[in-house]
Amino acid sequence: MENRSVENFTPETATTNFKSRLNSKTELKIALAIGNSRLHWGLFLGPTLQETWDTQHLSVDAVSQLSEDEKTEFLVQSAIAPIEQKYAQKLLSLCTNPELASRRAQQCVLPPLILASVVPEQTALWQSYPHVHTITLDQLPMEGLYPTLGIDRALTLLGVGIQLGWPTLVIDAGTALTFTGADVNRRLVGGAILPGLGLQLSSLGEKTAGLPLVTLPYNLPQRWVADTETAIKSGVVYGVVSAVNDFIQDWLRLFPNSKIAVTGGDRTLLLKYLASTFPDTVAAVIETPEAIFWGFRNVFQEGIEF
Ligand SMILES: Nc1ncnc2c1ncn2[C@@H]1O[C@H](COP(=O)(O)OP(=O)(O)O)[C@@H](O)[C@H]1O
Ligand SMILES: CC(C)(COP(=O)(O)O)[C@@H](O)C(=O)NCCC(=O)O
Ligand SMILES: [K+]
Repeated sequence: MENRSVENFTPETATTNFKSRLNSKTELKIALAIGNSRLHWGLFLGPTLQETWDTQHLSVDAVSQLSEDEKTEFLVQSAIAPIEQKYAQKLLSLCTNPELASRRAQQCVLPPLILASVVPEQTALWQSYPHVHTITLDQLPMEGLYPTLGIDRALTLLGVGIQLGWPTLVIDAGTALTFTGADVNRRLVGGAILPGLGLQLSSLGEKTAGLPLVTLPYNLPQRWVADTETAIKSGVVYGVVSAVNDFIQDWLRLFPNSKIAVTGGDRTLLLKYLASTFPDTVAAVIETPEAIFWGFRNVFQEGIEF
């Protein structure tokens, strides 16, 4: 398996590599993981993850006002503009007929878009992309997945298990904070879901009359405090680190040799808080920002045609 991470990837070599292989365009794939806060993108050239980036959700209202052709044009541009910008390479200019992107897209090889989404409204919008495929749980080589399990959780677990080894526990510090674990037979043992750090703060700010919206502190806050803002930060941060520590310790009692990975938009802050509160626990945790794309890579390697 190709094991090249984005950390040791240099733009120069990647650009050369990318451009020189652009002729075999069928090797290009765009992976899109749709979370509840953001769109997470990964560009694959064959089995190699070249780049990842995040963008906002599309506006359902704005897209629904477009004609079918405009919608296709908009989706194609949304997907490929960041790639063209990064590599200073016009993907669609390789096509013969410079008309509407929707027409061009039918006549040339546009990178297929492979979706893994937990947000049905956003998934629906992307169905107007000319070459789109949605990953489903039944395509993943894992045991014991339950039908309503989030595809993001399953794909990330698969990716980490394959990349780092089984048993595996994944902590996803995203919109929701999830724990998802599997044993050495790639069988889901189970997990848990709680509101993520950002969601805990926003729900307190939005659902109470007296509490302000606050942001996550850069460092561990004081625990016992005499002002409202820091009291919220303290409650959320100490509550989350205690929960995370407790789930990890319990998991390690069940699977002492397990790998433990943390991913998601709040992973760095979570790790920082944990390092200050439970240093022994954090020593066992591996930061894996691209974990979900490791899962995509495995699906691509399983030989499913897109
Ligand atoms: N640029 C950013 N935009 C939005 N959220 C961000 C950003 N950087 C970090 N975050 C944090 O990431 C969290 C969401 O995590 P993410 O993994 O993007 O969620 P999801 O996969 O559910 O869309 C938010 O709670 C927020 O605190
Ligand atoms: C738990 C989730 C909301 C996490 O979503 P995220 O925070 O990554 O946007 C998502 O995986 C989901 O909708 N899951 C379905 C329920 C389950 O996994 O059991
Ligand atoms: K996520």
